[in-house]
Amino acid sequence: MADDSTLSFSMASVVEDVLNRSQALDMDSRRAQEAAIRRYEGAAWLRKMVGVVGAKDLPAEPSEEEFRLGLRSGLILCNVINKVHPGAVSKVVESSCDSAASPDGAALSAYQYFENARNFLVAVEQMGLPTFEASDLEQGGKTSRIVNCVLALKSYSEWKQTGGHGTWRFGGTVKPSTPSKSIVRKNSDPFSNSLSKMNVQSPETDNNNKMHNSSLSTLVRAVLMDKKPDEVPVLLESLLSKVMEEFEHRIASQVESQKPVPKDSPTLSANRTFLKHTTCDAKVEDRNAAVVVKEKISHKNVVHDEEIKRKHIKHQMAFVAQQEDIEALKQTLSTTKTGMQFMQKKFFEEIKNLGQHVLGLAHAASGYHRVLEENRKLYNQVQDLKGNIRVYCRVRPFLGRQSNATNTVDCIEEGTISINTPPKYGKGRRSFSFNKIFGPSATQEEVFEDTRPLIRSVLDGYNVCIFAYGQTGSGKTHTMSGPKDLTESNQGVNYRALGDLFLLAEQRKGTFQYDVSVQMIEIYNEQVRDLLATDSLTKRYPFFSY
Ligand SMILES: Nc1ncnc2c1ncn2[C@@H]1O[C@H](COP(=O)(O)OP(=O)(O)OP(=O)(O)O)[C@@H](O)[C@H]1O
Repeated sequence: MADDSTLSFSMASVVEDVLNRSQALDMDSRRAQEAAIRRYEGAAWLRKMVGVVGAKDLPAEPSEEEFRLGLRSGLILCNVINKVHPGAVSKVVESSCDSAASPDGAALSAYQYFENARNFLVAVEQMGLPTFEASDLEQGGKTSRIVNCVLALKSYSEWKQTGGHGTWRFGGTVKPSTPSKSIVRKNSDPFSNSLSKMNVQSPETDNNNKMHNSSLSTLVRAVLMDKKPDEVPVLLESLLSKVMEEFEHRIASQVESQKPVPKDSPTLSANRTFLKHTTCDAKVEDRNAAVVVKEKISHKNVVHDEEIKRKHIKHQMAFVAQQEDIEALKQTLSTTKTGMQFMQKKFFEEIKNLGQHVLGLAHAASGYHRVLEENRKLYNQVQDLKGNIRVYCRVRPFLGRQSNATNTVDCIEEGTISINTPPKYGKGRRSFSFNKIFGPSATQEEVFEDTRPLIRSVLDGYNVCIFAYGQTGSGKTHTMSGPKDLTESNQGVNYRALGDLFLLAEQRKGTFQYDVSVQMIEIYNEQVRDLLATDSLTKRYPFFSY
């Protein structure tokens, strides 16, 4: 971007804006002021013409309302025109009472007002002076036409007093003739110099600037028109300060709108453009004011640059802090990674060790099973060596009522029992051999000890059969089941065998699973009976034969 386009305004445009604003602001008050001056001038002339007493209702500096009410009766107007042009109003209706009682002239009737006003207006019209409507005296807001008429009459009077040479002509709006209202300036006046400077065409100034300067001159003249010479410096000072404020405001807002500013473009360009424009406009403006503006702007630029530097440093610090945080996070991540890798390694090692341990255990288990199998085989071989069929003999003791009976057992040795034969079968002694002989004093526990190994063989898969044989009352039921009053100590082989069976099955449940079933039958008188059957039909086995 060119430097010239960076600042979209010039000093001339700022001055023009301020002047326009100032002129617009002053316009209404100036109009009001001008109207008041004209009114005062008219009132002063009327008072002079009719005398203070005659114009007692008309103040020296009347407001619009006071001016209208003072002239409302038409008396002052008629008397004045008669003085200027004697006989202009032949009949003037005077007030019959003291008008002081009614300051606004209300004592006069509407007809009387109309008579005086009409006569005055007719006379004025005949003299070729500007007139007004009779209603202007009745309504507010139309005072300017009355004032105009009075000032025209005054002008006519002055023309007449000066000799009345030629034809008197009224030139429209009468400018106040007060000397202070006309401004005559010398070429040495600083403001005139300033204006002439503004009109000098710089070779660098483009067409717009020409137009600006031209309109500036017009504006300045318009603003300073009707100003007293002693008011000009104050006004200029006020305008210059406004120009400076406006200029600073525009520079600041433009700089603000160009944020963020890269190092060497907008701000520096703006400064350069500003300097260019300032140089250009400085030819128009007062040099001292330009220097002050320059200093202020450069001060602002310095402050702005410092602000940017501070922000830059702040951002850099934040950036460095974030980089440090990232580094710390990276470090933590790396440490965590290393930790994870170490844990993973450890985990795999432990898994490996555990696998080896399990392998060892499996190996030991297989060894154990091998040993167990070996043990089982050896155990059962021992059982075989003991004999697949073993026959034990148990001698029942005498029961209570048999205590005096003769004992036929002569002696009992390890596997032999000697029986004394009764005399009728020939006196003598007979011996019988068994695997083992239990005497009358043998307990249930001792009897079962020899049977216990066979129970283990059952769980190893061998078939075992244990049965008791003997005559009635010899003690088969007692040995196999136990007495009627059954206790733990007098339990027979069946209970003890089943106890061992379930105990061993429980011990081996991790290795083997056993199914246990029971069948109980009775064979008596060649009759087989199922002792666990619940119905009578299946209780017997009618076709059973052996
Ligand atoms: N070793 C023993 N010690 C003490 N009493 C016994 C012994 N053996 C048997 N008896 C008693 O002898 C009686 C008869 O025994 P048991 O009923 O066992 O004979 P059994 O052979 O079963 O008879 P059966 O064939 O008629 O059924 C019972 O009262 C029993 O308690």
